Amino acid sequence: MADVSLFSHDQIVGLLAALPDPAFIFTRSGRYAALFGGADNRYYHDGSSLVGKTIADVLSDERAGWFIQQIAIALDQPGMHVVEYPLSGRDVRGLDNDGPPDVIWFEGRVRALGYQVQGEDAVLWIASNITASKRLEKQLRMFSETDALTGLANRRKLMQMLNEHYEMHARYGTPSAVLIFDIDEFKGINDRYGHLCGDQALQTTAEVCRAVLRSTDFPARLGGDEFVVLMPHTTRELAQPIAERLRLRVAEELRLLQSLGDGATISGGLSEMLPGDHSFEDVLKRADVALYNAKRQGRNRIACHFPVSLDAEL
Ligand SMILES: Nc1nc2c(ncn2[C@@H]2O[C@H](COP(=O)(O)OP(=O)(O)OP(=O)(O)O)[C@@H](O)[C@H]2O)c(=O)[nH]1
Repeated sequence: MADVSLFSHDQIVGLLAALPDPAFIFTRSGRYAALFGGADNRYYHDGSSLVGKTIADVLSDERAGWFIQQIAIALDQPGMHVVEYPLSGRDVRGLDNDGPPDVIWFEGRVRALGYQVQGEDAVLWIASNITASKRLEKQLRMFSETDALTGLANRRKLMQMLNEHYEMHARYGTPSAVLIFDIDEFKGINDRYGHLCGDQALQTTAEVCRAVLRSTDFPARLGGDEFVVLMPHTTRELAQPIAERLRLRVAEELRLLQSLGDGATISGGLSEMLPGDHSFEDVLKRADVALYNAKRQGRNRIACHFPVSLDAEL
């Protein structure tokens, strides 16, 4: 604890004003009773014009309601209440145009004061700009979920998505189709034309997925030359023509690649989530069996694996 007797009243006022992060005093009803600090205008707008107003005066009803709720939580619990929230200068009525132009992510550290201010319970709310770490967090998440070569989702993200859609299927019976496909004789392509041409074939395949599939479909690179397309809300009847169109378009684009000689084709295995499946792995296994059958039947085709009682391998 600082020995405040070393400083004059004016010096303490000056020190509080120089604090880089803004420290608001909010009353329970949402009044901006006071503001200390917030001197770093690289990160903050000057909020001094807010003092005397209420949160409801400056924010939308929904936002204001959220702030009042957080103040109540902090007042009703001991210690620090920590929250994260986005806010832009435009969200707050009455701020000038200085300060950062974009949305700012804040970490709010909120604590009950233990005494009343202007006749009400009050909290200290320190708002720290965490936009840079939020941005980094988003970037890291993106890297951890993306396949570097093709830009498609990677295996980790695919498994997460398959699991989410399996849960939807198990709970609500929502249909989801799953296609596994790979490039035929890809090892030969690498051997004949080189690894870089192989990479180019994988990238082209990914581009076709992005171009041909609906935005709600979810293509991913499983690894090597294997791709998976999750088609949510898609029955097998709808999935078959989509898979077929993808097969034709990939072959067409790979033929157009000068570097691959006569081009290359793909083989795929298609299945769908079914009642009785215990996890998303069941549908992946069926699609994989179908892919194996497509290879056995001569490649450059899509095979389907649905249960025997329906219309097994087509
Ligand atoms: N260029 C390139 N090749 C890769 C990459 N990852 C895996 N591979 C190669 O992909 C090939 C996959 O071949 P296989 O799975 O054996 O099958 P295939 O030759 O496609 O034969 P079929 O699937 O039976 O038609 C292997 O030779 C791997 O070395 C990659 O990122 N880039």
